[in-house]
Parts: sequence; C-alpha cells; structure tokens
Amino acid sequence: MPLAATLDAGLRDEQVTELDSTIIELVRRRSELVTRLQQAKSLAGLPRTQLGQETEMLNRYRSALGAQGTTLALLLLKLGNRPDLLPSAGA
Ligand SMILES: O=C(O)C(=O)C[C@]1(C(=O)O)C=C[C@@H](O)C=C1
Repeated sequence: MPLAATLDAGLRDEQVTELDSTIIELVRRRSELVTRLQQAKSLAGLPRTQLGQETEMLNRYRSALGAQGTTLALLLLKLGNRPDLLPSAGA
C-alpha cells in the first residue's frame, strides 16, 4: 500500500478498528473453545491443566511476539480458565 494511503488518518483508523474487531472475535472464540474443552475434560475425569501444552503455547507467543507475547499468552490462558471474566457475546 502506498505510504500516502497508509498515512491517511481515516483509512488508518478504519483498518485498525477492523483489526481490533477481528482480534476481539478471535479472543472470544478461543476462550469459548477452551472453556468447552475444560468442561469436557472435567466430565471425563481428566486434569484440566496441562502444563506441557501451556509451556508450548507460551513459547509460541514469545517466539512470535517477544517478551510481550508471553504477557498476551498468559492473559489468553486466564480467559480460557475464567469465562466469567468476559461479558457474554452481544452484551
Ligand atoms: O489444549 C488444551 O487442552 C487446553 O485446555 C487449552 C489450554 C490453552 O488455553 O492453551 C488451556 C489449559 C491447559 O492447561 C492447556 C492449554
């Protein structure tokens, strides 16, 4: 994209807002999926926490995004374990 277009404030704001909406939707979808996984594990009598998988996930985020990726990953792990922290969809 040409620099002038990238710097156009209106277009830039629109694109950032669109990306934010996508990120919010993905965070919500991830949290809902993990919550269902956790419920299924509980019903099956399996441990809800798998430290090996959490470590791999943290490493993926740190490799891709640096130290702040770890912070983001920890928040995502928390939201999967605490669905009560998210408002219900459409609320
Ligand atoms: O992969 C799983 O089995 C999950 O439950 C997902 C997840 C995660 O949020 O990444 C959540 C809890 C587990 O301790 C490990 C990973």
